Amino acid sequence: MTILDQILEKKIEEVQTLKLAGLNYKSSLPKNEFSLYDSFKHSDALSVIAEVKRASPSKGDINIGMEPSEQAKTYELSGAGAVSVLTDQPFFKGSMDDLAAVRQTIDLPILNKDFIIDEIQIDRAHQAGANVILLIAKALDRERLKELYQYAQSQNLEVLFEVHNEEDLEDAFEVGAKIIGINNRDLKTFQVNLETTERLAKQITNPDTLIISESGIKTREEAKRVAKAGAEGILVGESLMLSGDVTQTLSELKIEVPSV
Ligand SMILES: O=P(O)(O)OC[C@@H](O)[C@@H](O)c1c[nH]c2ccccc12
Repeated sequence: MTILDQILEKKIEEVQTLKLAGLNYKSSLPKNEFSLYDSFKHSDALSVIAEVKRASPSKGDINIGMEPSEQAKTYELSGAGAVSVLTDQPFFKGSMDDLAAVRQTIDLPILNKDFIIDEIQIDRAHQAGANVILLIAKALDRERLKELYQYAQSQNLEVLFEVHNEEDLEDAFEVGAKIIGINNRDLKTFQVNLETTERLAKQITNPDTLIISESGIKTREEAKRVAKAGAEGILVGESLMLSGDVTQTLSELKIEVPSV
């Protein structure tokens, strides 16, 4: 059983519990006025989605004691275009409280990074103040991906549709995804390879699609490499969570996008 299978098995339990308990997140801030798509499409530098990530199954504890709202504020002040909050508890040690706290602190689009398999998680993301949700092609079949994509849209949430290979990309096209995240990390083996972005970005020919390169990006050279491949945004967790100087690290990653 792969780690993704294990995570999804736990998610099914979590969703059952959630349905029994009901939702109780109330964000006091206005939502839905932040569009990650619009802000990234209008930027002429490579935009960064900076991630609040305490731990991961591949790395163990990364920065377990940080204060999510402080971390997110630093991201905002350092020029991040959006903030991602990992809310999975069993494998990433995050929570929806982390996301709700971040919502109170920043005025940027917030991505709820979780393994979404059911509408109730989308409602929860909405209530907690997220603007964008993640849908992972590998996690569900095409029909279900389509349903959840449409449900998120009906709730005025944007969707980052995550792909890792050609088959996933077909799903993205079928679903009509406007924002495609190319994950350089294989969720089954944890191997990271930036060539994934180079290979898949080439196959996305619609200029309206926003391409985000995800995972394993640590240096300016790497950011340049994925930008050259066609990414207009990058999703960065670990290197920012471990950085002693977030402002410096972010400014190194925000490079001019080469004109194509
Ligand atoms: O910490 P990194 O290597 O910079 O990666 C960030 C982000 O891409 C990664 O956390 C991620 C991408 N897709 C996911 C799906 C689930 C959980 C986590 C992820």
